[in-house]
Amino acid sequence: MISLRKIRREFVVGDERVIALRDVDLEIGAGDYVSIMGPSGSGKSTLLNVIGLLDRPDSGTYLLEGEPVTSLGDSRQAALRRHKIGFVFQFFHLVPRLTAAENIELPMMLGGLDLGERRQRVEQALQDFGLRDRARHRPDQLSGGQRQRVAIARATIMQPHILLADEPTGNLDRSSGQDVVDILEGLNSRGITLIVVTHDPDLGKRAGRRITMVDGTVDADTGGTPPPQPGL
Ligand SMILES: Nc1ncnc2c1ncn2[C@@H]1O[C@H](COP(=O)(O)OP(=O)(O)OP(=O)(O)O)[C@@H](O)[C@H]1O
Repeated sequence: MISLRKIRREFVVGDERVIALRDVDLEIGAGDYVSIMGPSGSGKSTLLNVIGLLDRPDSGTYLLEGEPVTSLGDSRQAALRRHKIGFVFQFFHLVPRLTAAENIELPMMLGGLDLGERRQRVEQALQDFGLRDRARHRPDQLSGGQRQRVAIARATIMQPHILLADEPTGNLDRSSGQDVVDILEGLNSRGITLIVVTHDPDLGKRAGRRITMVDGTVDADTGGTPPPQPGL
């Protein structure tokens, strides 16, 4: 479902050039649970951003559910992202002036869903994520764990096939972090493809497939289904 071929991403700051991704090849299957670990600066977030269509590679090919996406225009990429991909961040990225319910509703407004459908899905999500008594709270009136649950509800309200999480527990205490991991793994067990970038080895090793990035390349890749060998 996710197929990356020779994905390269460079950043130039002043006269310094950083190669964040060095011709990365990667296949991730539907429903997989993948963790991405590795030292700071090894390219983990850049890889997640490319997969999530938040960033464009400088070269290489990305097929998302068979469709080549790198050459698509911004508005087509945004539409694909809205429908197929959910993104959860370390610092939640909620809209501060909107309530929990309004944050969850936002992608459906952008996606043009009608009011009845939006209300029904928001109610269900508040129920599913244990937020019914926090619907009218703004993010600054919520705990970190509650904020991340709102963020996960928002990321999944359009029923995407893929959920990308960049350090989802990085800003949470142990118990709230565990709640968030349970929610993410519950979503994966119901079919969503889950890709988690983390510095936490305990979280990283929970994934069926564990990828380690070093210096812009995939250094280790264990636990996944091996790709088919040509000629076999
Ligand atoms: N927008 C940017 N402009 C310039 N350089 C960038 C940019 N984004 C990332 N980089 C550089 O690309 C490299 C990879 O960054 P990336 O954020 O992907 O690493 P990471 O493995 O996620 O690191 P961390 O674990 O610290 O979050 C780093 O050297 C970083 O400084």
